[in-house]
Amino acid sequence: MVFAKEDVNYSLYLVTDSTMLPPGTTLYSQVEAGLKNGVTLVQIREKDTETGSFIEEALDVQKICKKYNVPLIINDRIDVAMAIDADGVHVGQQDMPIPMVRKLLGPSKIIGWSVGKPSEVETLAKWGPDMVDYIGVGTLFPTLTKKNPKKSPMGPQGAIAVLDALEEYKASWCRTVGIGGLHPDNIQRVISQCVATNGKRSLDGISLVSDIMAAPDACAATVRLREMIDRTKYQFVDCELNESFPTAVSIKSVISQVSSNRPLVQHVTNKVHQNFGANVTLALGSSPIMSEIQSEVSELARIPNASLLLNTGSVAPIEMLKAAINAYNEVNRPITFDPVGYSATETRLCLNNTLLTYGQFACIKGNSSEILFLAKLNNDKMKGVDAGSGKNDDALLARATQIVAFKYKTIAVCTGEHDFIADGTFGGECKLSSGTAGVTAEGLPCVMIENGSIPIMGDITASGCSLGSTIASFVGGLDPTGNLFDAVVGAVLLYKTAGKLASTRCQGSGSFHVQLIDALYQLFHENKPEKWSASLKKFN
Ligand SMILES: Cc1ncc(COP(=O)(O)OP(=O)(O)O)c(N)n1
Ligand SMILES: Cc1nc(C(=O)O)sc1CCOP(=O)(O)O
Ligand SMILES: [Mg+2]
Repeated sequence: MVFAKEDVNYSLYLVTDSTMLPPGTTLYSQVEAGLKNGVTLVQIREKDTETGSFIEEALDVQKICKKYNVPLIINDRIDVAMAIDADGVHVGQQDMPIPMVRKLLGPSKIIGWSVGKPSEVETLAKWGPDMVDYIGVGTLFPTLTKKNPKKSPMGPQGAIAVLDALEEYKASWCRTVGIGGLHPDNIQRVISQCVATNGKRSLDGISLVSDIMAAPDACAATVRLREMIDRTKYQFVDCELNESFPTAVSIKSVISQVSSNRPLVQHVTNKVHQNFGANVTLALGSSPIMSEIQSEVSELARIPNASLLLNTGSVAPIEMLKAAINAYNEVNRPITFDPVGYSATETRLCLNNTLLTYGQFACIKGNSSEILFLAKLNNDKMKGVDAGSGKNDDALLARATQIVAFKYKTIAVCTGEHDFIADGTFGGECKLSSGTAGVTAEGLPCVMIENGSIPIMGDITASGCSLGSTIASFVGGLDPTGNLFDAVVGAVLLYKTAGKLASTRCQGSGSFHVQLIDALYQLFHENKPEKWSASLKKFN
């Protein structure tokens, strides 16, 4: 049987590996369990098997695939693919060159190629539509399955660069599957985040080995994977993802929710911020806990209305930070990420980029330099941890905020003379192939908050970090029907209004600290957003 290439379903692509079979299972039982429960494409990849045995295994797997009308791809071995008339092959950068593979297999067979960077996309585009039919985009996350990997994990941002290259070089025919370390805890995030910048395509499928091949119950594993892939809504926080612009009424509702839910706000933050952040959190009717204890983070994440503030100003152990992200993502509790001094040093840049790839954030907050750098709109080295050469160009800053929101499918906050907040969550919608249906960063809801300058804000420690505490309190205190965008916008509006109020009441930077906490407390408990001095303007 010859499969029409346009009919190939890449959505759940199983790659075999007999070296990881659990007791009581076989290559065939795992493949059949996968096919019975939603695997749509199979590749036999048995790196340690001699040719004769490999051909026997391939023929047996082929029989099973035919039963389910699913194509069979052969890893590396073009000769074996020809010998058994398989439906195609998958080759990597170190295997037989694609033009030779195509010459041997003919035009109707499926050819897959491993791609790890945009330059390889340029090459396939030059070959044209008759050569590569799909690409394996990876290695997305760390994996033990592929021995001596030549590529370091690229994360969703690396996959976006490959998708962008497919769009740039107009390789519209070429399909894509993500591969490398894919499991139920990251599949939805991958589908949601791996979208071309022009919004026109996302990955066409998820390809994996160990989640099925090493599963004692491969049926259950496949059912779970299938469900994750087919779910078109990625609810990464247990509150509503946004459909509307914030108003005084909706922000009033947020404060009522925070007030009654009294969220626990776990701060993983720098030492300078800890005391003041705790007092800000208390002023907002929330409960702070300053904990960097890896062994308790899962317990804390499960406390009702828990919220995590990750402020990388002081570099806590990376394993603790990863454990915290995992723990809160696992229970859909919000994480507010403040990549303080994002690129001030190589250490911080590496740490922050690792964390950005590692999990999903409800909100990413930064000063203008951090946001411009995250958006790749300003590569200047930052000056220390304060806003460096960030530009006071509102349009540029709004655009950068939208770009960060789009790249990470999050609520992005850019603080400065004016604050910008953009919603890149798309209401949690995430689909294979279609991306964001062409909606780009520029189309994202974005607001600007103005309240005049408050110079004294820069004369105290942790004023920026404590906006993070405020945001974490607000997003943590939402009801499940609450609105994430409302919460973040409300937090910034409250914080800016309190800053202005405190600046009129203080005698200097010392009393400003105290007055800021008083103002936050007073405004929060009054809950009259319609009277706040900070104004909100739609930026698009
Ligand atoms: C779907 C898919 N993507 C990538 C690979 C890796 O292929 P390759 O780079 O040739 O490495 P080996 O699999 O040969 O070790 C793949 N096999 N399938
Ligand atoms: C076969 C393969 N190719 C990769 C690439 O990056 O090209 S990663 C990989 C192994 C993926 O196994 P698992 O799903 O168990 O992580
Ligand atoms: Mg290979």
